[in-house]
Amino acid sequence: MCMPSSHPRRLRAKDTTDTMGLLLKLIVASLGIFLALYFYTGQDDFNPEMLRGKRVIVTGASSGIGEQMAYHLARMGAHVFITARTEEKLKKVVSKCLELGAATAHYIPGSMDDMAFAERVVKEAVKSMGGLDFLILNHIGYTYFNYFDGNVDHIRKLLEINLLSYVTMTVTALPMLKESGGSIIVVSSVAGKYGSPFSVPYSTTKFALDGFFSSLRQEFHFQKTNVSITLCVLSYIDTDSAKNAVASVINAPAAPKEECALALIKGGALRQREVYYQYQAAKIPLLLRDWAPDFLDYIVRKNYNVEKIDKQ
Ligand SMILES: NC(=O)C1=CN([C@@H]2O[C@H](COP(=O)(O)OP(=O)(O)OC[C@H]3O[C@@H](n4cnc5c(N)ncnc54)[C@H](OP(=O)(O)O)[C@@H]3O)[C@@H](O)[C@H]2O)C=CC1
Ligand SMILES: C[C@H](CCC(=O)O)[C@H]1CC[C@H]2[C@@H]3C(=O)C[C@@H]4C[C@H](O)CC[C@]4(C)[C@H]3CC[C@]12C
Repeated sequence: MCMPSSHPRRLRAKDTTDTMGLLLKLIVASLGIFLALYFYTGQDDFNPEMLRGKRVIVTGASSGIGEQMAYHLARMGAHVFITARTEEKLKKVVSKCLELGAATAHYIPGSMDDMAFAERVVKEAVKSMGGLDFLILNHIGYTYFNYFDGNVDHIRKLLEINLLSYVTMTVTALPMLKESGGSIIVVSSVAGKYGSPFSVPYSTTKFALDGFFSSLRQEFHFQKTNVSITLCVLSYIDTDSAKNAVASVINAPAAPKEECALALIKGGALRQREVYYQYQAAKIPLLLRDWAPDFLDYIVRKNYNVEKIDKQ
């Protein structure tokens, strides 16, 4: 005898209701997480007074984002100590800082491929400002924007400038930063969080920064070291060097360097572990990194006009 079919049908209807319920719960939970993240990251308790009288080193401050950070700090009444290689540019940045209201402003020219120089910058800054509250590590050495050319020496040299000088300055500055309960701001890139074509040597150095500073931060917790580390993850910013390097190849708008510089100072002053600027361009793609890496790679590749590179 055939069983009446109403029972399985009822079961199927129940299954559908359960699945719908689960889906609804998932949607509500995701919305909750999204809103929590949105409001949490939107918090802004920053007050420019936080920087008044603070003693700050900014590297790579003769141009671009570093220069803009120096100007913001000057307006906030900080002591500013800047460095880069080009003395003429540094002189101009220092006089503008004084005009804008810096408590004091000094520079020291030199190249960060020399670790003795990296050490000297910190020592001279501490001598001139009487201590240190913020160490802003921002400089980068010259690199090419093209397919990796196999040059190992270039990677070694770039690691010296973009990574080892950061480590050297951190080691030298740490006693003073411990004394002041200070902060380290490390300027990195989305290219230090996910694979980026045509920037292989550069991207290598930026991933390494994350490894060093994120691990050091963990040790600071164990050691109760009251020094914050803020890793800044930037998308494409409209500095002259970035535009000159990539404008014809990148299909994405560049964000303003002035606003970017302020976001980095705020994040450092608030002792945030990471700053993403611009948030949508730098943070949202990262949500895909661990769960849909091939999709992320595909989206990233879409930003590049690869024919322009091939024709060069
Ligand atoms: N612009 C962008 O799209 C993005 C930038 N970033 C990051 O932001 C930071 C600033 O970049 P941006 O402002 O664009 O770069 P810029 O090229 O404008 O500035 C780089 C600075 O580093 C200095 N510098 C270069 N070589 C050396 C060296 N050998 N020793 C010491 N200083 C050196 C330069 O001055 P001088 O030549 O006088 O030495 C300059 O002051 C970097 O860490 C970069 O990785 C991250 C993502 C995107
Ligand atoms: C256009 C890229 C963002 C699109 C993406 O989703 O991948 C930019 C992300 C990182 C940029 C590079 C960078 O980190 C800074 C370098 C700094 C130099 O001044 C020259 C340019 C950069 C290679 C820069 C180029 C644009 C990005 C790849």
